[in-house]
Amino acid sequence: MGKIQKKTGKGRLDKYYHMAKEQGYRARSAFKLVQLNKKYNFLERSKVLIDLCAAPGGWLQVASKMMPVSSLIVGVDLAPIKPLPNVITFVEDITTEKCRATLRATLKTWKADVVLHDGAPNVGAAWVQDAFTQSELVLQSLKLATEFLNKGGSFVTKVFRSKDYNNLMWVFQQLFKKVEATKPPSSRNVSAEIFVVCRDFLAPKKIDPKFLDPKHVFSEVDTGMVGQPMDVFHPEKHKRQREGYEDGNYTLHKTLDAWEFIKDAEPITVLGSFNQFSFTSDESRNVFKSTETTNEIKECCEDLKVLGKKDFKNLLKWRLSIRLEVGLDKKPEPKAAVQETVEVTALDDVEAVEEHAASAAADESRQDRIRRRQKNERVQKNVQRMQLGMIIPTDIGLEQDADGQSLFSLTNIQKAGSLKMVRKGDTDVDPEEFNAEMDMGEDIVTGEQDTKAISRRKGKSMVKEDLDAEFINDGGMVSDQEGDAELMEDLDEMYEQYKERQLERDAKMRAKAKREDKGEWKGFKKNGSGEEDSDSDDDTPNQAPQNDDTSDSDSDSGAEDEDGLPGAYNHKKTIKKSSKNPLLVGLDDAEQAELRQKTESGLTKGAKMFFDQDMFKGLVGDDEEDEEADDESNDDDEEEEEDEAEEAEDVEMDSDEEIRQFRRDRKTLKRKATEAAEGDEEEDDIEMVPLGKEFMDDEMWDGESDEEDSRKRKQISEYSLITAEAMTLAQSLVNKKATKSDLIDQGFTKQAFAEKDGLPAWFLEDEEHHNVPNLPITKEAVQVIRDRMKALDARPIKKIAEAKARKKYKAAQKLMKIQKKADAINDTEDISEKEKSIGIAKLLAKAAGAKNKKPKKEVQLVVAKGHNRGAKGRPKGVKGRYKMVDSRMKKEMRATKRIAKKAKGSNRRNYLFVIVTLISVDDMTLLEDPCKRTG
Ligand SMILES: C[S@@+](CC[C@H](N)C(=O)[O-])C[C@H]1O[C@@H](n2cnc3c(N)ncnc32)[C@H](O)[C@@H]1O
Repeated sequence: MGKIQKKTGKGRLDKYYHMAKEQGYRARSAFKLVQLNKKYNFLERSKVLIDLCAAPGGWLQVASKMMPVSSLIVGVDLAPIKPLPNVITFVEDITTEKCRATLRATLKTWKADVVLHDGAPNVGAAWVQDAFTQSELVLQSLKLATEFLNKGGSFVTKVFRSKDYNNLMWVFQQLFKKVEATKPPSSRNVSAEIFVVCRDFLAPKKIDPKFLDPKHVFSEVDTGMVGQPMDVFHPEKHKRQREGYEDGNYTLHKTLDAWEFIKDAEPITVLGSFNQFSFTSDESRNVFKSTETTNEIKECCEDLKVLGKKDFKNLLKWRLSIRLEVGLDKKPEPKAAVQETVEVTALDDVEAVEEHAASAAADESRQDRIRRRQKNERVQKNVQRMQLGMIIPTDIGLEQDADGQSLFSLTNIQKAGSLKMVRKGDTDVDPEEFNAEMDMGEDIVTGEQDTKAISRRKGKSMVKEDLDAEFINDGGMVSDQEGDAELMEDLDEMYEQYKERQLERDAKMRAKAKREDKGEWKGFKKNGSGEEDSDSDDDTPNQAPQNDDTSDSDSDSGAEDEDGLPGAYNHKKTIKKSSKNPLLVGLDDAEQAELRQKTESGLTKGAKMFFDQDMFKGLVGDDEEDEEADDESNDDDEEEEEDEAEEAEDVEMDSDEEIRQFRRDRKTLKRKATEAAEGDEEEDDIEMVPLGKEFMDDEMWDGESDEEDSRKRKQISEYSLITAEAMTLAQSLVNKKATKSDLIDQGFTKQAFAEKDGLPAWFLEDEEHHNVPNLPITKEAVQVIRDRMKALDARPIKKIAEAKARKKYKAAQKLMKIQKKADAINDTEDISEKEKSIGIAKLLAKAAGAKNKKPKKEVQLVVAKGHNRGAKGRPKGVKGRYKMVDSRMKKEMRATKRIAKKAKGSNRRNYLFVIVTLISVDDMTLLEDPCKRTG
């Protein structure tokens, strides 16, 4: 144990291991003593301490830290202990008389206040010492303690929960007033060790030797060859000796003559109890020569403790064949059919058979588990991919199922003769036929369903198919997992989320959703009642209308057809295809007629519905758009949007009332603007004459390109109007001082009709800058722009805001650091509460000190120029600390900084610089001294 062991096992490198490293303890076990002392306080009051089994010295370190200065601390161990300040150590076996003598010589007349014992017999290192079991070692240490302890002293020892435990406790109680068993938190739960703290040594004048005689103390204990035989059929399950060192288990390397094993009626017990089979007896030597005793068997016999299940089976087989060979067993009647079972039954060992059967069953169930886990992992993976938007539920079905068979096997379709159609991209497949072929009839939705419902159902069905594919057992469509339903629900939910995301992204989908929500378009009605066809799931197939012109189709998503137009408006294209397809139902005459009805705007009802979609809302420029802008519902929407925008803008507004007032004003303004526009239209009684070709000249009219126009619009929406001219224009419109036609008129300026052909580029450029119409501006408009700029100026600039945030962040980081340090101090086990509080107070003081640092006194820089040039003493009008500076100084400072920066650069450069300097110095010397040159 004295050796440094490699800590490899799981959890070995625990908190205490790291703490020990941090605090410089040689072993994590140091914390056990720290914690024991915390509970019983035996170290602080002690002057002499003996640590039995002290290597590597963790406990000694703790003792020397906790005990008063100049205490006598002695450590003994089989392994040498690296020297420690103020600690005497020696290498000795604590069970020997020599150890006793050395201790006596070291302590002289002194007696110990505390005797510690944390010993554990070495396994594998020194067989002689290992003859002592843990309990015996404890008794030995107690023996030493009784000899060296002061009256009233303490004895702290480690014991293991074993049969001897009670006996040991009884002995302790005879010798000490207080005996308590405890398990410090740092002692691993998996370890069976307990620490017994015996206080107030009674120091009897004479102790009955029986008290300290292992034979006597542990007399009730069966000291025979203990040790549970190993489970040979599950050698890997052999319980590790976490409890420490079970009595007798670690010391005995047991060898048995192979013949004994062959003879024994309980071969499995023998296999688990011995380390080696030897071939020393005459019988076993014969066995050794037998052909059955292969080299492999011989090797197995060398070390039984390292064998696996297979090896044990081989050994049992070998034993059987030898028994048959030598006539210990009779050959069993050959059972024709079952070869495998012969082996097991012939073992003649019920336990073996059971074990074998159990292991086979376990194997099978393990395989089963693995298969199930793999399937679950696949589902999990798909779910994750779906969450990441890498796939959509409908994609999942395209993946292969567990058995490597695609759910949508093209072979299946080909067999059914539909592959050709699919290849052609022809969707004109008879759904019923198709359903029958694919055996997925229930998942296909027929009729003109609510598109949302269609896609949801489709998604669901696909997900279900996919799940089934994952959990399927060779063709069965029923999942055997309990969590299927739950998983299915999750997937449904995810699909809904996916759809919502799609809606957010896709304007077309949004338009569709809006249509559905408004109830304006819910698919074509069969009976004109406005209700969707709820019979779509009916068994009776939907009848396709005879009239091609009146039939329509809806793609399965229902959102749009191949051209990207909603199915309703592109029906002509698909009429022919859909006419054959009973899945797709067209319009009847009444519906067609209804759609063709003209609305007030002059568009047919169908067209209006189409242009009512959100995606057309952004389009501007025609009068219809203006009219639509008057539409009340739209107005409401816009108002809402505006309100939101205002809310964002209104951060500076103080009270609700102000906000409300502001909104009212805005609405009034808006209304006025609308009225003004309407008024314009009323006034615009001008008959619009189509323009001649010459007026259609782009160059003539394109004040601004579309791009430029949209850029300006964006700018205005983002930053509002930023020029006084624009503001004047806007104000005059709002205040009804100008009309739309005025503005148009104003556009006809001399610049607008200026001939540009043949003019040089420089001239045109110049003109563009200077020959521009002088637009009028008003005082009010300028004031508004000015105020806006002022407000903008008053806002903190980004850099300052960032710097402030950085400062805040740094302060928070610092605080966290201090908190961590304080926590670490708090967690430290081996310092008193007082020390902890002092430590934490120091930390806080340090932090506060940094915060309360006095700011440096400002030094005023006075430039030595003008009347200050060459002035002696304090320059006039300067108060407080000052420093005279001049341009020379500035230059020199810069030069110094530059040099320092250069010096910081690469060493190589410095090195070269030095060499160059040296060379030049040498040259100079040579120049100065011509004699040297000749030399
Ligand atoms: C768990 S370690 C002790 C660790 C020690 N308390 C520390 O904190 O560093 C157990 C020690 O018992 C020692 N040991 C076992 N049998 C012994 C014996 N008969 N005499 C002396 N030391 C023994 C081993 O050499 C080993 O170093």
